[in-house]
Amino acid sequence: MSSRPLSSRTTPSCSTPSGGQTAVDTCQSGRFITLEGGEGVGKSTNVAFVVAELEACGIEVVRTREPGGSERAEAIRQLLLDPAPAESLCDDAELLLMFAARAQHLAATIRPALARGAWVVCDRFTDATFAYQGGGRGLPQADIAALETLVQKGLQPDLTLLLDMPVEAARGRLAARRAETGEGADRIEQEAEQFFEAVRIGYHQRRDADPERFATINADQSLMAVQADIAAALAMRVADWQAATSAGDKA
Ligand SMILES: Nc1ncnc2c1ncn2[C@@H]1O[C@H](COP(=O)(O)OP(=O)(O)O)[C@@H](O)[C@H]1O
Ligand SMILES: Cc1cn([C@H]2C[C@H](O)[C@@H](COP(=O)(O)OP(=O)(O)O)O2)c(=O)[nH]c1=O
Repeated sequence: MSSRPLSSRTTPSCSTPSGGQTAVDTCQSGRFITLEGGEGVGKSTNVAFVVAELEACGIEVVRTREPGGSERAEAIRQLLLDPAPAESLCDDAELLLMFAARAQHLAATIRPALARGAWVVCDRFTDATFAYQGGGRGLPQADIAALETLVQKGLQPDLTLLLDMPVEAARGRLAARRAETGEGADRIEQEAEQFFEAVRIGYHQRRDADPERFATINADQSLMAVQADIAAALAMRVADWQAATSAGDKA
C-alpha cells in the first residue's frame, strides 16, 4: 500500500468547482470526491484509504455515503434498503427517495463542509442513480437528469473514482464477506446478476460522457495494486488543484 502523502498542503483549494455553477457553488472552497462502482468492488475499503491519504496531507476530510450521510437522509436509506416490508417499492418512488435523501444530505452535510473548506469523500452519489435506477431499472435518463439539476443546482464531484471489475467476481467477494460477517443482502442487493450487468454498463456510459471527471480504477487486482492506482489518480488531481489555488492566490 502506498502511504506516501499526496502533498504537503495544509489548506484546501479555494478554486471554483467544475460543471455548471450557482451562487451557492461559487462559495464552495473544499473539494468533492466520490467513489462509485457495483456491489463488492471495494468502495467502502477504499473510501477509508482515500480519507487517510488526504488527511496525511493535513486536509480536513468529511467521510460520508449515499443513500444517507445525515440523520434524516439515513432514515430515508432505511426505507430504501430494508427488505422487510412485503409491499414492493415502485421504481419511481425509489428514484424520488434517492433524490430526497440526496437533497437532505447536500443541505445538512455536503454543502456546509465544502463551504468551510473541508474536502468531502462520499461512497456513491448521483452516478449511482444513473447506473442503478437508469441502467438497472431502465428509468429515463432525462428524468434523472432533471432531478439532478433540481437537487444539485450545478454542484458536481471534482473527481469520481470508478472502481470497475466483472460483476461475477465482485459478487464472489460480497458472498465471502457475508459468510464471514453473517450479514444479509439488502433490498437492492437481492437483484439478479443481469441487473448488476446493466448497472456496470450504466457506469461506463456516465464515465464516457464525462471522462475528465472520472478516473477508472481496475478493482480486479490485489488491494495493494488498487490503492497504488488510487493514490496515483489522487496525486495527479491534487497537484492540479494546488497549482490552480496558487495561481488564484497570486492574481
Ligand atoms: N482488491 C481486493 N482484493 C480482494 N478483496 C477485496 C479487495 N478490495 C476489497 N476486498 C474485500 O471485498 C469485500 C467487499 O469490499 P467492500 O469494500 O465492502 O466493497 P463495496 O463497499 O464496494 O461493496 C470485503 O470483504 C473486502 O475486504
Ligand atoms: C446512491 C445510490 C445507491 N443505490 C443503491 C446501491 C446499493 O445497492 C445501495 C447502497 O448500499 P450500500 O450498502 O451503501 O452499497 P454497497 O453494498 O456497494 O457498499 O443503494 C442506488 O440504487 N441508487 C443510488 O442513487
